[in-house]
Parts: sequence; C-alpha cells; structure tokens
Amino acid sequence: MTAPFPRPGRAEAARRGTDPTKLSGAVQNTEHSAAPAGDLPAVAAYGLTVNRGTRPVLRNVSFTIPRGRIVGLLGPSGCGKTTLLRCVVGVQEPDAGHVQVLGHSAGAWPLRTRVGYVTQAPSVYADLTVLENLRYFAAALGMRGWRREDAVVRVVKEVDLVAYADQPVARLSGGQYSRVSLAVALLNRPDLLVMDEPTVGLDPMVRRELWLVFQRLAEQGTTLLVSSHVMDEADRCDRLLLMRSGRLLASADRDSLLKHTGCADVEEAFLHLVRVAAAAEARAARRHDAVDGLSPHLLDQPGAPDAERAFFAADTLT
Ligand SMILES: Nc1ncnc2c1ncn2[C@@H]1O[C@H](COP(=O)(O)OP(=O)(O)OP(=O)(O)O)[C@@H](O)[C@H]1O
Repeated sequence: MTAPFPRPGRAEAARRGTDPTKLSGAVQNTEHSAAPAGDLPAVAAYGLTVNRGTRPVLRNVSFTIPRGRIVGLLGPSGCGKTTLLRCVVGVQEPDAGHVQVLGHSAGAWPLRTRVGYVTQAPSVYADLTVLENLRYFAAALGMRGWRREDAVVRVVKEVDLVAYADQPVARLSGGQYSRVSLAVALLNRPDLLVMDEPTVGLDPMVRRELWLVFQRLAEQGTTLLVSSHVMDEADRCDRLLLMRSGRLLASADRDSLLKHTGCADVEEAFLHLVRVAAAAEARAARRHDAVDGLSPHLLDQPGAPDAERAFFAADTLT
C-alpha cells in the first residue's frame, strides 16, 4: 500500500526543478527566493486541471494546506481524490495549473525525502516480515548501517507494531498491514504525509487507532493530507477539502463549513454544497441551452427530494 516517494530521473528532476516564472500568485518557489519556508503553506494548488482523454477528471482546483494540520480530502468514489493526491506528490502532471509543495514544485528533487506517500494499492511485500520490509525500503531510500536501523526501530514504535516486528506481513490483520505501509512512508520523517484512503475497509475500532497515530504525527509537526470517502472521518480533521466530479466544493475547517452551510454535520453540508453547485450548473446550462449529463427540469427545485435522489444516483456517499 505504500511507496517511498518516487525518485525522478535527472532529466525529470531538472524539468521539474522549480521555475519561479511558472507562478504569478503570492506563493513563490523558495529555491531561488528569500521567503522563509515556515511562512509558506505545506501545499498550494492553483487551477489544477487533469483530463483523461477528453474527459476532465480535475477541473480548475485551487486550495492551500497550512503546515502541521490534518487535512481531509473527502468525496465520493471516482470524484478525483487519487488524481489530486498524485498531483501533490508529483507523479501526475496536470494539464493546467501548478502545485507548490513545501516551497518547491510538486515532484521536485528536494521533496524526495520530505514527502511520504501511502498509496491505495498495497506495495509492501507480504512474504517479508515487518522489519525486513522496513529495512528493504530504508535501503532503497539510501539509508545504511546504524542510520537505517535507527529509522526502522523508530517507525515500528511510531505505528505501534513492536509486538509484530518479526511477523510476515501476510499474517497481519488489515489494520496492522496498513500500519506497515504507514511505517514505510515515515522512514524519512516526512514533513508532508499524503495518504490515499488509508482506513478503507478497516473496522471502526482499527480506524480509530490509526487516526490516533495520525494525530500523534500532526502533534509532532507533520502535515497530513488524507483522502477518504467516509464522511465521519471529517470530524478527525483540522481542515476539509470537499470534492465532487473533479471540482472542489469547499476548502474550510469543519466549524466554518457547518456555519456557512447551516448544516449539523459534514455529510449534510456536503449534500447542501452539491445541491448549490448543481443548481448553479443547471442555471448556467439553461443559459447555454444545454446541460452536460443532467436533466435541468429535475434541478429546478434543488431542495426537492426527487431532484436530489436523481442527482446522487450516479455517485453516492457511503
Ligand atoms: N488511468 C486512468 N485512465 C483513465 N481514467 C482514469 C484513470 N485513472 C483514473 N481515471 C478516472 O478518473 C476519475 C477519477 O479517478 P480517481 O482515482 O482520481 O478517483 P477517486 O476519487 O480517488 O476514486 P476512489 O475513491 O474510488 O479511489 C475516475 O472517473 C476514474 O475512472
């Protein structure tokens, strides 16, 4: 489930190297600038657009993530969460827009040791023990000797897997398996940890334990960007990015979101924002006499239960 931060080739690194001319906004690349790194957000995305063939998967997405916070990226399956995370770690080149991570362009060489990425698909070796996996990935990251052993011991403790250190990963539970992935991503003590649905398929008890680990990491200063399609995980985040159909519906802390929408919980707020967005889309579509994939008459009354049900038939939240 985990991949150490990918190493771009030299040409790729040079190509991705920060280019101050790429950004005209307030956040500039610090490789050549005097701005202190601490003043910059952990992540700043501007107008991100990604197309798959002719289909837009991310549509003009912009947001910032402050340092040392837990940020939840929430939205239904297929809305573009993984694509967005891949842009942040620099393995997905956007068709338009730009992502700045810890003062560098996403994927820039200096971020190799500063960003941890826990992918959705498992990528630790099931036939190796926890320690063997960690030693392998630490060596792949260039760690040798006592430095490698120190890092391995530290991360095993950080994810509470000391009792299972010599167990083959295949014999671990789902939650323990996820922790091995997380441990790999922590080997470099990343400043930014990007996790793609790390709690998917886990029971509530195990999810709770994992979130305690995330909170501990945030308290130590790590910025966490965590995707989920489980809305109740929003309560554990400092800040939320709500997505639907490749668009960012909101970027706010939970309390502001609830206050702004007048809703009692994040799921309700999400549905409210979708209705508002749908109504705006329908109005725009009526103006252009064409609606992309929606029936405008259903959206005349955005609050009406039938219209809502019809709108959510395509991708509902779990
Ligand atoms: N390699 C690809 N080729 C074509 N389409 C793709 C590819 N990868 C993703 N997509 C499409 O892009 C859209 C967004 O996918 P993405 O994986 O980013 O969504 P997601 O919100 O992470 O979904 P999930 O929660 O199910 O993982 C989906 O409609 C998906 O089918």
